[in-house]
Amino acid sequence: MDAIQVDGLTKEFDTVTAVDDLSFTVEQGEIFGLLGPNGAGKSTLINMLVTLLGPSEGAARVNGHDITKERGDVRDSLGIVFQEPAIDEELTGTENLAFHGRMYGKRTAEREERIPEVLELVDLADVADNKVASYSGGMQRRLEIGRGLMHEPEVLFLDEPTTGLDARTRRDTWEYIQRLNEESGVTIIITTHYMDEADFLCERVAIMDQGDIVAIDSPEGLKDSLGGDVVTLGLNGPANEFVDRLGDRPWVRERDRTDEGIAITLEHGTTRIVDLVRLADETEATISSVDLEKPSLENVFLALTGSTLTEREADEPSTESESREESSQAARASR
Ligand SMILES: Nc1ncnc2c1ncn2[C@@H]1O[C@H](COP(=O)(O)OP(=O)(O)OP(=O)(O)O)[C@@H](O)[C@H]1O
Repeated sequence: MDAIQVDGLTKEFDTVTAVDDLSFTVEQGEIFGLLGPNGAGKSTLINMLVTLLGPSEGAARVNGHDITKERGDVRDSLGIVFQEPAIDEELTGTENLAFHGRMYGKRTAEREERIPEVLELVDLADVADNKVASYSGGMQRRLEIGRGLMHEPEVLFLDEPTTGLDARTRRDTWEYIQRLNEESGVTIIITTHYMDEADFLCERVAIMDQGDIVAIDSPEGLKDSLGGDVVTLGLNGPANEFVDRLGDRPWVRERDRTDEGIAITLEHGTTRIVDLVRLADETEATISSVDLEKPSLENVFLALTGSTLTEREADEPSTESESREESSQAARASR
């Protein structure tokens, strides 16, 4: 049985189709990523799967339970870690987990058995009796994850798990999430707008844009689908002729104008740089910088949607913050 089965799931708000007829599955034990800019529809999709929002159309099952007809079973079988902190800094790690265990109706004996297991899982056994206020950002995030694991869910949803953490702690958190997945076998669904996070952590990634899944595959598969390296040229001054004539070159697969110049997808990038410089010379374009990279998920996003993820986020209207506030309220109400 798949951990998640989504079939034609749709959510319409007044004027926006936030999630548009999505169908996909997530296998048990997988780390699965939903990658997309703010406003792509990730939170709306997750909120439907965890039964905080009802779909407008379509159906989905989580651990075999229908999200509209068996909401209680769905909720019992999943854990959720939201972006907003849900732990109390004035309590110790143990006390926080005990509080959450009580909320989930666990009896004292069950709690006493489960808390040390969870603390071990999230690597906080040594500091179990210290106040959370004394924990580092990474430790607090691990305790949040532990909280989501208290009732032994089969699926764990992590919403933007490393937002606000420094680079080192983010990396440690990724490694920790992978270890948790290997050791406990829990299926993990992550939402993220960080390309590097999806690339490092996820076995499969669904790239979301404007309510749609535009591609779904392993990070390697997504990058391979571009079939080439990317040379990014900084261009000073007019370069229309350069860009036009690039289109005639058989080895150029894609050209995408960026704010500073152009990103060119091509085979064997290293050997083509000389050709590019020569063409710039002929067309009197001025190259100010040259960068060669193997495809990243950012390039995949650009090729699929015509803009970078950062540009998409800049375009997102301000209703986003309202929707986040609404989702947070729903989340708080459900705790
Ligand atoms: N309650 C709501 N009412 C009206 N529109 C909404 C509501 N919630 C979300 N939307 C809209 O639906 C679209 C998808 O929003 P959603 O929050 O699901 O995106 P997201 O990818 O999760 O972004 P983020 O990463 O910031 O949470 C956006 O255009 C948003 O403005």
